[in-house]
Amino acid sequence: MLELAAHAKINLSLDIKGRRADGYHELETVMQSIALHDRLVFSAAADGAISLECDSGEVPAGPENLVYRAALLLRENTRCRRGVRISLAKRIPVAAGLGGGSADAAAALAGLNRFWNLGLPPAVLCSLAAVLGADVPFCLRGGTALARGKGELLTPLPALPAMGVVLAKPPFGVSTARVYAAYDQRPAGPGPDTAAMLAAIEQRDPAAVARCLGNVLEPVTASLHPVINDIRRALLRAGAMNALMSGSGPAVFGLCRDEREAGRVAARLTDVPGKILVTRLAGNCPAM
Ligand SMILES: C[C@@](CO)(OP(=O)(O)O)[C@H](O)COP(=O)(O)OP(=O)(O)OC[C@H]1O[C@@H](n2ccc(N)nc2=O)[C@H](O)[C@@H]1O
Ligand SMILES: Nc1ncnc2c1ncn2[C@@H]1O[C@H](COP(=O)(O)OP(=O)(O)O)[C@@H](O)[C@H]1O
Repeated sequence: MLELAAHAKINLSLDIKGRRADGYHELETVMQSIALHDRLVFSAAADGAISLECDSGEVPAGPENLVYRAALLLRENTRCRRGVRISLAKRIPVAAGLGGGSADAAAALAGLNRFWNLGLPPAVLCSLAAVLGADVPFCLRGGTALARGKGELLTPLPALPAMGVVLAKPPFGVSTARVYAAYDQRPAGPGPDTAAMLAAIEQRDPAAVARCLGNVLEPVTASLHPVINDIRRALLRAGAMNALMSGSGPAVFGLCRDEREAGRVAARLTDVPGKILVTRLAGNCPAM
């Protein structure tokens, strides 16, 4: 039996530099793992079958689940014909901009590489990860990184102090593809200052990191769901150093000095609809 944690991510900054020939968007985004995680348990199957059980009704349980797709992709690309039983405990809100499916897919690749003794090197795992989704290569290693291209060209960055994070997830999800399509239909607003964010991270300066938060997709998703602006303002009123929508949303995060302060901020969010979670920034995933 093997058990792995699959960590969620937030985007500390997200800028779009252009549209690619393949229809995807050229990204420049600073991605950051957080302690909030799903849990995957791998155990032996009597036959060669791959099976998945999940405690959440919000994600597909069968072959469309990214965990299942990761297992199939590994078998297609190796001589392995072994089976596995995977149990997935979902804690990361779904379709929130927190990369939950990507985190699960990365954990499935890394976990099965060990469970099936495949011995695939990190570079091969990373190229398989990119097949499953633009965010999956980042999730293999986690920590703090600058992502370019579709999201798969990664530059590791120094680890930040474990700042506290308040997550506010409104009671609906959004489709990432729909948000990128809406972005294409409106004049782009000003992007974040990525260079200033990178300097703040190099200096390991929490106040400067908080000041430099920015996401060019935030006004796009907020135009579809204005409550996102209300939530960001509520986080600031409640005492967060700064607040921003993560990825394509709709989850909004507030950064705080530490996790205890994040707990105090969360307790003041009495009127915010949806789910409120308290967590902290996290480092690299040692299991991967
Ligand atoms: C916006 C971001 C920011 O980290 O995260 P989420 O909000 O999804 O968590 C990512 O770019 C999402 O990455 P991920 O969710 O893995 O994307 P994929 O499954 O590969 O693609 C979903 C859809 O998003 C669009 N897409 C994705 C990445 C990219 N660089 N350009 C795009 O245009 C495409 O329309 C694609 O069909
Ligand atoms: N293991 C999984 N966990 C979450 N979502 C999954 C999973 N497998 C497939 N999906 C699908 O991926 C979509 C995106 O979910 P998720 O990764 O949570 O959001 P986001 O892309 O906003 O970070 C959902 O619509 C969901 O049905």
